[in-house]
Amino acid sequence: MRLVVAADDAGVGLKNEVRDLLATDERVTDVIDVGVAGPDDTRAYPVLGLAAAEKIAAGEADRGVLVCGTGIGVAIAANKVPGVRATVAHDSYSAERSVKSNDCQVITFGARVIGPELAKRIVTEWLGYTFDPASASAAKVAHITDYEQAGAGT
Ligand SMILES: O=C(CO)[C@H](O)COP(=O)(O)O
Repeated sequence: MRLVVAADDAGVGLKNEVRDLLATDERVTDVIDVGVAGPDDTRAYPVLGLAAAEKIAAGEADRGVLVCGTGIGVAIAANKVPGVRATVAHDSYSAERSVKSNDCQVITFGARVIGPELAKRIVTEWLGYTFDPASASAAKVAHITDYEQAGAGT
C-alpha cells in the first residue's frame, strides 16, 4: 500500500511520528510526505490537505494520513478533491467504519485532540481494513460518487 502523509504546522510533529511508523510497517510499500517538514513552514492546512488528496486522485498513493490542529480542516480540504473521501477518526470504531462503510482513503487526526500513541494505534488498525465492493455499503458510497461525477450542484 502506498501512503501519502501531510500536515500543517500544528500537526507536523504527529505527522512525522506517524510517517516514521508507517515506514516500518510491512504492509506499506511507499510513504510520500508532501509536507510540511517542520513547524517553521506555516503554509495553511488546505494547501497540505489538497496536495495530499491530489496524490490519491492522481493514482500516486492509495491512502493518506493528514494532520492539523483538529483534523477537521485537512479533512474538509481533502474532500474537495474529486474521488477522495476523508474523515477525522479519533477512535478505533470510526476508523474501521470509515473504510468498511464509507470507503474513505484518508484518515485525519487533530494533533491538539489526540495523543501520538493512540493515533499510531488507530493507524496500525486502519491499515488492515479494506472496503468490500460487494457489500451493502457499496451502493451508498456510489450514490456520493455519482453525485460528484454528475457535477455537484449542477
Ligand atoms: O486545525 C486546524 C484546521 O482545522 C489548523 O491546524 C488550525 O487552524 P486555525 O485555527 O484556523 O489556525
